[in-house]
Parts: sequence; structure tokens; C-alpha cells
Amino acid sequence: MQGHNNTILVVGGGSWATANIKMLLDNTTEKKVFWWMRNEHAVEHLHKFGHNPSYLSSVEVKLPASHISTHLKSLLEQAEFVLLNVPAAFLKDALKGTTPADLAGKKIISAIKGIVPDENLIIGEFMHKYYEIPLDHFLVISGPCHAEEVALEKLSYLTIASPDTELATRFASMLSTRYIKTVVSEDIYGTEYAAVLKNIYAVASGICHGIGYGDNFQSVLISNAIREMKDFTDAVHPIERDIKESAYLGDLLVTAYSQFSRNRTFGNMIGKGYTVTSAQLEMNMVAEGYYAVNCLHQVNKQYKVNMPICEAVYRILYKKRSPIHEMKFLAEQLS
Ligand SMILES: NC(=O)C1=CN([C@@H]2O[C@H](COP(=O)(O)OP(=O)(O)OC[C@H]3O[C@@H](n4cnc5c(N)ncnc54)[C@H](OP(=O)(O)O)[C@@H]3O)[C@@H](O)[C@H]2O)C=CC1
Ligand SMILES: O=C(CO)COP(=O)(O)O
Repeated sequence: MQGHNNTILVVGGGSWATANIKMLLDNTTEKKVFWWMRNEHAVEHLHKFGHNPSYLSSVEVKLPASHISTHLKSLLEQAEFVLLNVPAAFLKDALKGTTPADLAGKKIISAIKGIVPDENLIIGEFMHKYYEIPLDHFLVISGPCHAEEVALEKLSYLTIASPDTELATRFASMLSTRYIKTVVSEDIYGTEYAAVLKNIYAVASGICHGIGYGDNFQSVLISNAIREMKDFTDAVHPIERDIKESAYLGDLLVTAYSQFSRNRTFGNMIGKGYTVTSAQLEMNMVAEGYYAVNCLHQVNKQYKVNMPICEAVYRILYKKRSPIHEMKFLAEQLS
């Protein structure tokens, strides 16, 4: 049983999970950090050498061996906070065998920027529906922040969203460091959906770059993308929201332009003529936008928001339409 014990379990073994572990360990608030990942070899490597062998391997992880394991149930017992950090497509797999009782009373934080495939639910909705997590026990970590830059301790800003802003502020105080500034928000729906959408727009940006469009066109694409994002988030959860804040516009910009973006890299390969499978094989990491655009296409059947950029990416990735033709068609609709 856990009260306010500042015990955080990070679930996931990829780059963002490793970056989150670093932030939590560099932050000086008294706390206990536990880490679950599926890969036994990576756990052994961390026990022996204090580095994740496959992702952000320069990051030093100083945790007792008993705090890093592949056994989720036993790690869950003491946790006050459970920080979900696997790609959305693998969340069900990661939580297999976990019941609502195992998560009862815990605060769930999503650092995932994706939708659960087949369910077409963002993470807060999924955890509420299948694990009975009340929304005021749910938090989102988002904002323009690449794991690679966290590893380099480059100044970054994160948004912590929760309907319970006191809780969000408490968690933010366990994450902030010299190089991490935090902002608190109440907008869990807008923050989650904006993160999902910006991945799709970054795929679009990469496709255009791969085809040969230049910076002039990219800027028009992204200007239209932020309007599309605003229309969709307003339709799903209409509250007073400034789309220019860093969790919305900021994350769109960094993902659409950064050399570190997996979504942009994936899109670039598609624009250059790679198939989806060959582009995925080429990358050791996951581009959430690929899965998200299919889910978003389904979700938007309900809202019917005009989303020409998402639709173009959907047809390219799921209907095997030519990137050149689709982007030419899209270009006619942008302004
Ligand atoms: N990277 C970043 O800069 C940021 C990422 N995010 C978000 O964080 C989330 C996690 O992404 P990230 O850490 O970058 O992931 P990575 O792409 O770095 O790593 C992929 C992760 O997925 C796991 N995985 C791959 N295939 C499967 C499978 N079939 N079943 C279960 N797990 C699998 C891998 O485990 P294994 O190694 O065992 O194969 C690995 O832990 C995503 O939603 C992403 O959008 C958010 C902000 C920044
Ligand atoms: O969310 C991110 C930066 O804020 C990471 O984006 P990518 O998954 O495209 O690398």
C-alpha cells in the first residue's frame, strides 16, 4: 500500500523512458525510483554497468539493482506514481497480467504520445476504461523535448497536465532540474491529442522533405497543421486553450523540424520511396505517427473535422497512394 511516498515506477525501456529516469535521478527531491522494462538482457546490462545498452547509452543510471527488473507486478506494489513510457502500440502488451486492483489508488502518468491501436483511445481514456483510473489521478507529460537533448542536458520545457493541478505541481517538482523547466496545465485531452497530431504532421513534413519540397513549403504546411490541430482539439474538448503554448505549437515545431525526430525521419524515407516496412526496419525506434494516423482517421469519423494533412498521410501510409500525388493534391488545399 502507498500513500504520499514519492515512489515512481517508470514502465518502458526506450529512449524517452531512459531520459525520464535521468531527469528523476538528477532532480534533488527525496524520492524512490523503480524501472521496469521487458528486455532481460538490458536489465542485466544496467545491473552490471549502469547504462541502458540500446537507448541513450551515454546516460548513467545510478539505481540499486533491485530497482530495475522485468517483473512488473512486484515493482508496482510500492509505487505511488506509475509513469507509462512505452509506445502506445505496445501498452497493452506491457500491462498484460496487470489488473485494476494492481493500480488502485495509484497516480498514472502518461509520457506516451500516441493512441492505443484498435481501441482508438488516448492513454487517459484507455486507462480510465480498462483500469478504472479516475481522471484526477491521471497526468500527462508532454512538450517539445527530445530524449537525445535531455541526455545532453540541453535546456528543455515540459508541460505536466492533470485535472488536479496540485498533483501536477507536486509531480513537476520531482522532475525539474537545471536543464528541465516545467509548466502545469489542466488540459489533459488537448495535451494528449496535440502530441498525437504533431507526430502525424512531422511525418507529413518528412514526406515533403523526402519528395523534394523546400523550407518555403514546409512553413506553409506547418502553419496549416497548427490550424488543423486547433480545429480538432476544439472539437474534441472545447475549452479556452492557447494553441501557441509550447505543449501544442512548440512540440509541433520541434518534431517537424528536428534532426532527432523519428516521425520526420520515417516520413522522409516514405517520401524517398521506402515502403512502410522497410522504413520501420531501418529505424531502431518507433514513429508513433504511423499508428496514430490510422486511429485518428477512425476517431475523426465522429467529429468530422476537416483535416486534409492527416488524410493525405493516412492515404499514403494505409491506402498505398503515391506520396508525390497526395502532396500535390494537398498543396492545392493549403493557404
Ligand atoms: N524519444 C523521444 O524523444 C520522446 C518520445 N516520446 C514518446 O515516448 C513513448 C516511448 O517512445 P521511446 O521511448 O522514444 O521509444 P523508442 O523508440 O526509443 O524505443 C522503443 C521501445 O518500444 C519497445 N518495443 C518495441 N517493440 C515492442 C513490442 N513488440 N512489444 C513491447 N515493446 C516493444 C522497445 O523495447 P525493446 O528495446 O525491448 O525492443 C523500446 O522500449 C512514445 O509514445 C513516444 O512518442 C515522448 C517524448 C519524447
Ligand atoms: O515528442 C518528441 C519531441 O517532443 C519526439 O518526437 P519523435 O518521436 O518524432 O522523435
